[in-house]
Amino acid sequence: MFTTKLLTLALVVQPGRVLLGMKKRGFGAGKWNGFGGKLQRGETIEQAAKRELLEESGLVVDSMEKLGNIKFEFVGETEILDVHIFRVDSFEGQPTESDEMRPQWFDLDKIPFGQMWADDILWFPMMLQRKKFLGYFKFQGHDLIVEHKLEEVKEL
Ligand SMILES: Cc1cc(-c2ccco2)c2oc(N)nc2c1
Repeated sequence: MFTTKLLTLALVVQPGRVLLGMKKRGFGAGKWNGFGGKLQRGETIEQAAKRELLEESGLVVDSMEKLGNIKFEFVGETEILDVHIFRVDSFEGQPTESDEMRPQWFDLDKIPFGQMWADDILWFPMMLQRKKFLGYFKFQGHDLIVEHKLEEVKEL
């Protein structure tokens, strides 16, 4: 019997660079990632994505597009993480460190995939090309992918 937890992930992209945050505590601590987290009661996924980006980076979304959905499973665990991935191309504000995240811009040829979740190197190119994608990744621990599927789709 699997349960599902909805999560958001927002990647802020400007010409030639992407904003990532170093997760300072909790799940995924020590990895660079986009900004996101859990939905609050009564929130849509889009509302949660915008709230989490604001809370974690200080940025207010002007335009955002849903590009991906990846389901993550961990060997030996019964909770599926259902992560909805957004690309943010216009925003207000300056990236600001929060309790959760230390933001930093990375040139697209210097994305630190070695310090990110192992799935990212596979779907980042699709996100950067604005391709829509669906994925499934099974992890053993937090660093080893034991099974995965990833496909471009026309509609999410
Ligand atoms: C298992 C897993 C979880 C997340 C996550 C947590 C909160 C939002 O996303 C990931 O994010 C990335 N890039 N790979 C990820 C793998």
